[in-house]
Amino acid sequence: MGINTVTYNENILIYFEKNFRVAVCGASGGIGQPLSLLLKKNPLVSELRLYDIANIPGVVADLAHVDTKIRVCGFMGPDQICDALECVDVVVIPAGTPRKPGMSRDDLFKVNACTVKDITKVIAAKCPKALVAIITNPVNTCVPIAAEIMKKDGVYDPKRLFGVSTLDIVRARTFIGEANDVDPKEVDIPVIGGHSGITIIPVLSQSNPAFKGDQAAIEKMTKRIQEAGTEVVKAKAGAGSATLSMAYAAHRFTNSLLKGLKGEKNVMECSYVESNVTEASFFSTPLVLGKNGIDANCGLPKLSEYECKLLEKAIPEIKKDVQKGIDFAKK
Ligand SMILES: NC(=O)C1=CN([C@@H]2O[C@H](COP(=O)(O)OP(=O)(O)OC[C@H]3O[C@@H](n4cnc5c(N)ncnc54)[C@H](O)[C@@H]3O)[C@@H](O)[C@H]2O)C=CC1
Ligand SMILES: O=C([O-])CC(=O)C(=O)O
Repeated sequence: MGINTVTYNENILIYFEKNFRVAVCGASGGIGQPLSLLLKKNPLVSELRLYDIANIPGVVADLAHVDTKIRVCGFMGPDQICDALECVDVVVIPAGTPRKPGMSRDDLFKVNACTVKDITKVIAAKCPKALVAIITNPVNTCVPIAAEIMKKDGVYDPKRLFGVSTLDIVRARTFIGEANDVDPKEVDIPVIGGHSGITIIPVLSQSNPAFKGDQAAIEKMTKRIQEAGTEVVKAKAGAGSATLSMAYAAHRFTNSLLKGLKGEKNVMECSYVESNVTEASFFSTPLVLGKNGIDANCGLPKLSEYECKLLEKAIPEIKKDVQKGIDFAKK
């Protein structure tokens, strides 16, 4: 696990810094494949373990031809998941069913809750110290499920479990960049709360550079960011939800986890984690990432009056979503 190996070569002390083993659970899917491709190019990754219940040999044969020295190993089906997760440093989970038009993220609960529960049980047994990033929807509920499962097995560390809400940040940067005619890469904005509808709170008042727009423009932009997932679901017309932008966002988040593990300073991301910042016991705020996952929770950014109202509406929703996960895991 990211340990520095020290060897002696004549009189010269050479430090070999070992990089990290990353597992993708759901690697054959719409998100899993492009995410795995991005990870195959990431210099902080030494070994990529691809796990899915289907189609792994083809994905592995294909990806293994990409000319980087990262080792790619495939694992398929419940008989191989233990080997896939043995001693990995980071587990990214895009396993599960995506939405179709007309569905809410919560409608995925019935199918995806069991998937997250089953994978988490193996994480608890095989890599309890790994950083775990959950993409599977409904994120607001799946993360508390994973927490409860790990608690049951006595290995839960709230600093190491994350719900991936990075796509909300990526979208906010893009839409603000378009609206204000600036490069999205220059836009820094926190998006807090959860990852569904009104629980997504883009903190436009803290955008840097400042978001240029009156109250009507602020409300329109807020709604666009909150509904961006549904925009993609509708456009895909039954063929799933965001995959390419999500893979990009998941790679950004995973890369930040790896940079933190490597000891880089000032690595910051918003993520949906266990939290005492609000009344909701899971909540996304800006976090500092480090060698053990979360180094510090930066808490709520300064909020405008409008954003305070958004927060007031979001908290009961998130609490309900969290409770649903806890109840499911306790059954
Ligand atoms: N957090 C976020 O911002 C976002 C989350 N999502 C969510 O990500 C999930 C995956 O989406 P897509 O990749 O588009 O779906 P997909 O259907 O294309 O791929 C899902 C993959 O998971 C695999 N899978 C199913 N059950 C499994 C299990 N028990 N173990 C391992 N693999 C399993 C499937 O075989 C499939 O290859 C969905 O729940 C979707 O709602 C999607 C976009 C954004
Ligand atoms: O909308 C969905 O179902 C997928 C998702 O979470 C997103 O794109 O933000």
